[in-house]
Amino acid sequence: MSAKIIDGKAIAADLRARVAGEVATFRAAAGRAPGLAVVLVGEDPASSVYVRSKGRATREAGMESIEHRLPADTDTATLLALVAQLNADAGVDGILVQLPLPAGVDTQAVLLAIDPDKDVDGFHPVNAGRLATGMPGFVPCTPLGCIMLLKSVHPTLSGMDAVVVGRSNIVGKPMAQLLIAESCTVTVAHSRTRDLPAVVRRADIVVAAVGIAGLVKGDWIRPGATVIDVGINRTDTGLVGDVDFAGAVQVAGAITPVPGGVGPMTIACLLANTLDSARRREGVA
Ligand SMILES: Nc1nc2c(c(=O)[nH]1)N[C@@H](CN(C=O)c1ccc(C(=O)N[C@@H](CCC(=O)O)C(=O)O)cc1)CN2
Repeated sequence: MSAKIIDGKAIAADLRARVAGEVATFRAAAGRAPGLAVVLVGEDPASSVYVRSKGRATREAGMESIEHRLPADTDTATLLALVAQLNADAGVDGILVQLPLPAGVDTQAVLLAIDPDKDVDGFHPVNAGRLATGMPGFVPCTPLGCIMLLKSVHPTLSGMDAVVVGRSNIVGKPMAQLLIAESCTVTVAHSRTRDLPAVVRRADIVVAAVGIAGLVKGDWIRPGATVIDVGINRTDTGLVGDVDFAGAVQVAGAITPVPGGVGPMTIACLLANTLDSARRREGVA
């Protein structure tokens, strides 16, 4: 039997269309467009593509896109000064610094400098704390997109066993928090986990976010489980996820492809977070 393929491209397109409609309502009420500032340091090819896509998607949704492209040798102090300027700019509702930053930049200092109420990436510790304690705040876009994909298959996730493979601040940890908030029983597995295949085999929901191409094999998947593949690994054979798709698709109940699964949701959720920010800042419902 072959799994249902979760079409992230189509679900992201629906979300983007919904956001565009709500942006039109916001503009009529507030008399301005929501503004998203994106900062790119250096010329990493993948980051340049993502930043270009974010700019295009922002404009297509009727929002203002403000792009700052800085050379790879930009120092931390210069970036902190730019973030301070964006924090103070009333027309900027969302600030995003594209990661990874070049090795010489203090990434943590830069992320900490972003006003938590403009932190549409949800990477600031204040927003991580808000998520962990169930307070309203910004949720990182990739895990937020994963939850939407999961809910397209299971409208309620309550009581399900979920295994998140990966414990990064950007995906693994917030993903676990979101699944806990949905009343799942959550295990976070990582490089030191003993008998990873056996741990994954327990799961109704597997979220693979570990950055190792094809790590999660088909025979690790419990028959009928839902598999969300966050990995984007460039290999000689093209773009592949953290899950061995050919093996897993035979066993899973539903699975996201790479490309066309989680990736498109990241940008769609960024637009949704930016609109939320603009509404909160203007006090518009
Ligand atoms: N500040 C941030 N930096 C990074 C984030 C982030 O959320 N905030 N996430 C990733 C990169 N990323 C967005 O920035 C991103 C990655 C992938 C996709 C996507 O649509 N992928 C496509 C494939 C595209 C390709 O060919 O490369 C897909 O999976 O279908 C969008 C955004 C790291 N940095």
